[in-house]
Amino acid sequence: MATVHKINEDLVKERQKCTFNVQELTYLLDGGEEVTKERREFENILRNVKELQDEVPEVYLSHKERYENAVRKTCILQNVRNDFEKKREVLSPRNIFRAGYAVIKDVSPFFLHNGMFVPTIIGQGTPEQQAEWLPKAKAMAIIGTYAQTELGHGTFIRGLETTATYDAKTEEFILNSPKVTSYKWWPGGLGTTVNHCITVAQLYINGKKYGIHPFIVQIRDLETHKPLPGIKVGEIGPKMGFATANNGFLGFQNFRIPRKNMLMKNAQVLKDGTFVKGMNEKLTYGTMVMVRVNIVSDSAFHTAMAATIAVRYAAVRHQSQLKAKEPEVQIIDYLTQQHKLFIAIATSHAFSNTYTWLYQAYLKVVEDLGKQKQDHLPELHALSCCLKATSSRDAGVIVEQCRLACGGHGYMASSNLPIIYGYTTAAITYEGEHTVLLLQTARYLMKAWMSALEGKVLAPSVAYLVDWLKSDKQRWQNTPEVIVKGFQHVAAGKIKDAFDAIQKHVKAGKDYEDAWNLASVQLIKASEAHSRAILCDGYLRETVRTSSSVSPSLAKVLNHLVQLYIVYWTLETAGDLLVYSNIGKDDIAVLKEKYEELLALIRPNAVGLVDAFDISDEILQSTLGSYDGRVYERLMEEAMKSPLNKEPVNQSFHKYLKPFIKKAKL
Ligand SMILES: CCCCC/C=C\C/C=C\C/C=C\C/C=C\C/C=C/C(=O)SCCNC(=O)CCNC(=O)[C@H](O)C(C)(C)COP(=O)(O)OP(=O)(O)OC[C@H]1O[C@@H](n2cnc3c(N)ncnc32)[C@H](O)[C@@H]1OP(=O)(O)O
Ligand SMILES: Cc1cc2nc3c(=O)[nH]c(=O)nc-3n(C[C@H](O)[C@H](O)[C@H](O)COP(=O)(O)OP(=O)(O)OC[C@H]3O[C@@H](n4cnc5c(N)ncnc54)[C@H](O)[C@@H]3O)c2cc1C
Repeated sequence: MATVHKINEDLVKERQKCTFNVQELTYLLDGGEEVTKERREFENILRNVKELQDEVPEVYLSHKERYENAVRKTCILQNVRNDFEKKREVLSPRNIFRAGYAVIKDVSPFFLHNGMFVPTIIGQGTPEQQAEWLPKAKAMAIIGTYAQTELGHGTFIRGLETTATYDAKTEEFILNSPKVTSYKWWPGGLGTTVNHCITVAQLYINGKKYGIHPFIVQIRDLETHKPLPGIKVGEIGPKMGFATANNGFLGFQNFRIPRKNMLMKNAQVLKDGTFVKGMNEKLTYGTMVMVRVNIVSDSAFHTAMAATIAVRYAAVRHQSQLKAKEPEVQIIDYLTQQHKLFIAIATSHAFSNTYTWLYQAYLKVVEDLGKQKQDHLPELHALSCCLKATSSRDAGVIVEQCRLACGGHGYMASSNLPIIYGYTTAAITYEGEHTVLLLQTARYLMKAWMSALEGKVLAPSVAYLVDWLKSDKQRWQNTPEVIVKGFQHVAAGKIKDAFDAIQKHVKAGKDYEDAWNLASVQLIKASEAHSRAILCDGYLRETVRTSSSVSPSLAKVLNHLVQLYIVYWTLETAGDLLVYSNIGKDDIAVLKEKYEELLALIRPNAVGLVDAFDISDEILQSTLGSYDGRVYERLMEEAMKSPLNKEPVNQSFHKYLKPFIKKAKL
């Protein structure tokens, strides 16, 4: 039986101070009591699977052992999940995603199967293609990934070099990787795990190029797992993080696949080689839109993990004296520490709230597309790009800030902050590089600005541009609603400036494309300001909406958090607000005080707030962040697991050190 340890006294006291019902907030964050119960039940089952307990911490395994262990455990996880789903409902994607952390610690080599392979079959396949591949993929009789990026191109996907040439005689596509730069590079699980992949390739029919399209390709034998003839596949090697994601490379040499393997929900190639254009060629990019939306939720979760670790640690850790002769204080009582940590909690809430409405917007567009309507697609694309970019970037900054807030111990692998950071920072690049996605949104914003000038009706997320043109700046008040308007004014002002800068360069004789490049620093700033306005506006609206359906004590805390988020960003971007809104220097002084008041109001609830994220110790995997707060004991226990502590004298002493010292003495 597992030993039950006493909970750290500081944490006990912190929990007693909490002014709201932690469970109520957990239900709210999960999306309902039922979802929480389902999640806890599943996590509890996993907790009791003996084979999932690591004898040696993963960090001490070799690259190969670590991968093999991850495959072993993912297979067990999948079996446990199948058994669970046979008896009960299908687990929600968010719950299975969270539980995965309890098992794999890092990124699963099967991640892209559920994250992108299955969704691409659903999003890009015809009903017949779905009928053929979905049952097998869902049952994991076939395992796949999403192979788009190549050595030479990740961002500019129209420039991909893998070719799929149609042969009408045999009704097949012939896949080729003509150059080293055309090799697929990065797809998760591709290295040595998957047997199928979605390959994005340039379509050629009778020598004519028809752009990039997705093809479903079997790359390994289902029995032997050997690469099929014509396939060159392998793993790309160690990275900054993603240690067990098994990212791979892939090349084709005259590799034939049947015509039916081109996913043809959008464009089609008929038997005789006739190309039938789809409603919109950008629908081929649909999986990326979905994953970008999901990354907002991932960012919320990673921020919540880091906040949980750092806040609990800050409550347990005592260091230095505030006043002479008094005991050393809990570091959470330093205002600078609260400044580092409470924004982490609020940011996670901001992203969760944003994900809730963004996901609904995504579902609406998918539904519309089913009816051949695509009016809202450009707005969704613009929103998903800037919100993915901003949420992943903010999450990266916050996770690092939480690590720094844990001092030296935050640098220990056993704090788990390095792995969380490795994951979070990767998300800034994958699924559309940060700057590139901000520029996609900027493209939309420039068009929106033009429409606003022409007096047209704008989509809801940019409607503030019309208000700004009509009313100019309203009287400033230090209320969340007016501050959000202030953020919209900053965004509108920056959008106008970027637009004017482009026009100025064009008037000076530059091509539009060169003018765009010359204005691109201003364009990304406009896009960032738009993201912040959207995040603050959405977070405030959602908080107001939910506040009426929760207990008054919880509503109060939620209100403190949203205010903290808004005031934090006001102070961070005070310069912009002074330029573009009616805020005055005196208002900034008032808001500085307000910010300090909010830190004080949140302080007694800090531990309760992170407890409400309900991230189990198995998922957190952190010596610093466990529920019981046994920080020092756990650090020591983990250190004792180092293989270097298994023998009193390491062999290197006899082999190298002893002769070296002897020589040095002479
Ligand atoms: C809560 C649930 C949790 C569940 C958990 C489950 C899963 C976990 C979730 C996520 C984790 C998943 C994976 C984890 C780990 C790693 C996976 C990583 C995978 C990858 O990285 S896959 C590869 C991703 N690659 C990219 O993102 C490439 C980026 N590049 C592009 O997207 C494009 O090339 C470009 C930059 C947009 C440019 O394209 P281009 O064709 O040149 O277009 P433009 O000329 O710039 O624009 C033309 C026109 O088209 C519009 N446009 C562009 N893209 C889209 C789109 N996607 N949809 C709609 N419209 C689009 C653009 O706006 C232009 O419009 P105009 O009107 O202005 O002409
Ligand atoms: C951990 C991880 C997992 C991944 N998993 C997958 C996967 O499963 N499947 C898959 O297909 N891919 C995957 N990728 C690849 C990923 O999608 C690409 O790396 C990403 O889209 C960026 O493309 P790139 O590497 O070509 O960067 P580049 O485009 O070469 O970027 C380099 C620099 O150039 C700048 N730049 C490029 N174009 C422009 C422009 N138009 N304007 C201004 N600046 C520009 C960028 O801002 C950046 O600073 C993964 C990547 C990582 C890191």
